[in-house]
Order: sequence, then structure tokens, then C-alpha cells
Amino acid sequence: MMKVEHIGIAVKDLAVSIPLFETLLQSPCYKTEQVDSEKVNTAFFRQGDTKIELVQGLTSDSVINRYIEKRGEGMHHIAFEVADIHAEMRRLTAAGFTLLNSEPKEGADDKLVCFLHPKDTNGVLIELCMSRE
Ligand SMILES: CC[C@@H](C(=O)O)C(=O)SCCNC(=O)CCNC(=O)[C@H](O)C(C)(C)COP(=O)(O)OP(=O)(O)OC[C@H]1O[C@@H](n2cnc3c(N)ncnc32)[C@H](O)[C@@H]1OP(=O)(O)O
Ligand SMILES: [Co+2]
Repeated sequence: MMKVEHIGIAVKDLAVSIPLFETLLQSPCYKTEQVDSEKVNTAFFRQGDTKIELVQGLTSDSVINRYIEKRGEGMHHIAFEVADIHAEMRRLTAAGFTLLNSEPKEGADDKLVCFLHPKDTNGVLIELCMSRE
């Protein structure tokens, strides 16, 4: 069974959305992190044993801003924690899923990540993530 590590929410402006989610969740934003390779800025909230990740695009060509242009702000992806990302990538490729990166890439929180195309997963973008520790 895979644990939901975080739920990613695409937002236009973290400065607006961080206080909104702090009020909603009654939980402080414990960390922000810019991930240049993904052209995003992120903000994290603990919620039970999972997390909410707010994601703001840094450039107009970032996938987050393209997503918001087409669909508006909202739920962008679900991230599952995996013990061995290479093994999961091999397993899911063999099962017919389309991986959006052929090698794990750098994510937030010192993790390696890989995305599955939403066309194969009922329209939901799935992230696999593995802690590097
Ligand atoms: C901070 C790092 C990391 C972490 O550690 O947690 C992150 O979470 S980073 C999050 C941002 N990064 C990514 O999302 C990378 C993976 N995503 C992609 O590669 C692309 O977004 C995509 C899924 C391949 C779509 O890109 P593209 O095909 O170029 O965009 P289009 O705008 O043309 O969309 C095509 C099609 O797909 C639909 N779409 C796009 N995004 C999503 C989504 N998040 N969920 C569901 N569907 C999505 C889009 O609406 C289009 O559909 P149609 O209009 O019906 O064709
Ligand atoms: Co994510």
C-alpha cells in the first residue's frame, strides 16, 4: 500500500494562499521551498500524517501557470511515497503507465520524484516520491 505523502494544490499567489490555509487547517505553514528545476515555489502544511503542498509557478511557462490558465486554481496532484522509486518506475512502466520523466528528478523536501501522465490515471496527475535519506 502506498501512503499519500502530500496533496499538491496549484495557487496563483502563496502570499494570499498561505494565510488562507493556515486559517482553514489551524496549522502553520512549516516550510517554503523554491524548486528551480520545476519553476515553482512551494509551501507545506502538516495535516494528520500527510501534507498539503501549495505550489505557485515562477514563470509563465511553468506547468503550474499553464494549468491555472486552463483550469483555474485547484487540486493539481496526489503524491505517493514509495520505498524504491526506481523499482516503482519499472513496475508501473511494465504495467502500461506513461512516466513523465525517465529518471527520478529533484523534488521539494530532499526527495526524488517522478510523475505519471494524468491521461493514464483517470485524469489525476500522480507523483511518486522517495526520501533521499
Ligand atoms: C515541487 C516539486 C514537486 C514536489 O516535490 O512535490 C512538485 O510537486 S512539482 C509540481 C509541478 N510539476 C509537475 O506537475 C510536473 C509534471 N507535470 C507535467 O509534466 C505536465 O503538467 C503535464 C501533466 C504533462 C501536462 O503538461 P502539458 O501536456 O504540456 O500541458 P497541457 O497544458 O497541454 O495539458 C495537457 C492535458 O493535460 C491536462 N493536465 C495538465 N495538468 C494536469 C493535472 N495536474 N492534472 C490533470 N490534468 C492535467 C490538461 O488540462 C490538458 O488536458 P486537455 O485540455 O483535456 O487536453
Ligand atoms: Co508535489
